[in-house]
Amino acid sequence: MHPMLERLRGGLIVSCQAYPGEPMLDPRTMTQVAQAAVAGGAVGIRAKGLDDLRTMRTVLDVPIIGLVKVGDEGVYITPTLADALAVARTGAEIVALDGTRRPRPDGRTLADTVAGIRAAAPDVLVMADCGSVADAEAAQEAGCDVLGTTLAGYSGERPKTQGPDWDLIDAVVAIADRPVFVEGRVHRPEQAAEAMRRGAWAVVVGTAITHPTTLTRWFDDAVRGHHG
Ligand SMILES: CC(=O)N[C@H](C=O)[C@@H](O)[C@H](O)[C@H](O)COP(=O)(O)O
Repeated sequence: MHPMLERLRGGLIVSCQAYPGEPMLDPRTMTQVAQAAVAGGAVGIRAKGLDDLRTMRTVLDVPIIGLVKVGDEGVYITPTLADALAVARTGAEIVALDGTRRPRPDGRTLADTVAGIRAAAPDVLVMADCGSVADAEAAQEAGCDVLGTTLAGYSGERPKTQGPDWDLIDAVVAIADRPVFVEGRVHRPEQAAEAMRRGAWAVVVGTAITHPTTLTRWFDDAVRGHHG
């Protein structure tokens, strides 16, 4: 197994992302959030945007899973080979990209994209953000190093479950012959523990650690007696 993946094994990866128009969308802010997560035990950081990734690289020693988002529908997570190579150039150890079977904006298949990354950035690993077990099978076939459950509930193939999509997680773990990162709506520590029991290599948590506006809404809804 790749030594960097060994470093991540059994650990928590924290996704530190702010979205367009949000006050925390600032490389220095997101880097501080990432540093705070590492201080709490995060073995890796997942982050978005070339500026954030470059700034984080200057101060973080833990592996970084990098991505860019282009738009917010269809294939938007590191959609093209050019995007993947730009992420790789920031020094991220892992490039996360859309791992669905949907057509990609540059017309390349996932396998072509992986081959292009291998050719230009041979040291970088590839995480496929999948939305179904068929995606995970195809991503494995395409040579991706890590299978993520990131897009379960967002690509149209699976319902958006309230918490993690346990049925999908079990199915992906069952077919995988490589690390599975459980990501997506892991909102509580018990769910992260459950993901590990079900065979995750690592668990990625974003919103529940690093998105204060959503966290505030959860509490605000509770205080006001809404069901949100
Ligand atoms: C679907 C999509 O675009 N997911 C993104 C992928 O990078 C992020 O917006 C999520 O915050 C991340 O996956 C972590 O998940 P959660 O925030 O649920 O813990």
